[in-house]
Amino acid sequence: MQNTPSLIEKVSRAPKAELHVHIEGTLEPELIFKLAQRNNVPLAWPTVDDLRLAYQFTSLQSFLDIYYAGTSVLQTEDDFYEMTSAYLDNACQNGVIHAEIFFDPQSHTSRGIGFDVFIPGMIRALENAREKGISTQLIMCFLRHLPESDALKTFADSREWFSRHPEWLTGVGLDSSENGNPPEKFARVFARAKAAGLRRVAHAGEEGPVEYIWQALQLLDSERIDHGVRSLDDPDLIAHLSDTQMPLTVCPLSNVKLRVFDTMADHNLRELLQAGVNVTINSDDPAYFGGHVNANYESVIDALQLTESECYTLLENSLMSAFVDTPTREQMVARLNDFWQKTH
Ligand SMILES: Nc1ncnc2[nH]cnc12
Ligand SMILES: [Zn+2]
Repeated sequence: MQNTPSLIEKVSRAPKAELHVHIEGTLEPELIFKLAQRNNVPLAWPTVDDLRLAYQFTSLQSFLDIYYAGTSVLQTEDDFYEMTSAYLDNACQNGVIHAEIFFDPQSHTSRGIGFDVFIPGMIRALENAREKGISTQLIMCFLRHLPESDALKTFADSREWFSRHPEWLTGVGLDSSENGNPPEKFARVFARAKAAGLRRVAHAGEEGPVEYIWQALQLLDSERIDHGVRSLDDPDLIAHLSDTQMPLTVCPLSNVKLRVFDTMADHNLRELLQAGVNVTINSDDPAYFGGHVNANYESVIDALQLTESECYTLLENSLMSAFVDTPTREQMVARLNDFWQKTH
């Protein structure tokens, strides 16, 4: 029987990568209210407590409706700086040494807030984090509930900005309402991103069917699958994921909060690990789902009684699945290994 508290403590201090976090999902209710006041943005909730009470989700869509309302308070470069800095402070405290951060440009451009506002605000915070020893990258996600034409225009607009700062944009992703918005809708924009040298990830198999995971792999050339917990519905897919060591960025607290699983004890993370799938642990939208990446590890360690070796695998997978060059990856894994050997 594991000594769970000491294993949780060890994992919480271990160096790790976070590969699936939406920066707009890190906006805590207090910061939402502060920015709403500063920018004169009306909110549907009278107090911070009322907003927090509204975080009772029944599905992905019920969450997204509130998430986009929260995003509406972000207006100035400083707002994006403050939000990103707050996430990075938390990431540091969670042992994160490398973060690949999603952002949703269309949720800002649709409100008249341009790349010249949100990118400099986020980059200023990322540059400060580098001094604290955490490396970061940005992944630009397309909102899949919007038409392909909107994604194509967003991609073209982003080229203008990122051709001047190519070092800051690592890849593109696909998020928002999954059911009814299959990956195939975005094959052309992902092909353009690939041609521009960008890496590719996509949310698939969070609520949606395994067919969407196949499409993300075959039509978007996705290099990681965000969530992907439905993959156990298809033995051929599981065999393929395991053979190719395709990373799944799993977000356990999100999955329970959005009712993908009834309780954490019902989560299929151990089955995925036992099938040889390259699973990583991430926070998704920490301000909405009850905690940052360590809270996610803690919750699954506790509910599934994960072993020390399973925990090491999850941590190593996170570092191995990062979009970094081989020497950097080897250095990060050596750091984890060193910590793991020395810590009891
Ligand atoms: N869990 C999630 N799934 C899809 N889109 C999202 N955007 C922010 N969080 C998301
Ligand atoms: Zn997500």
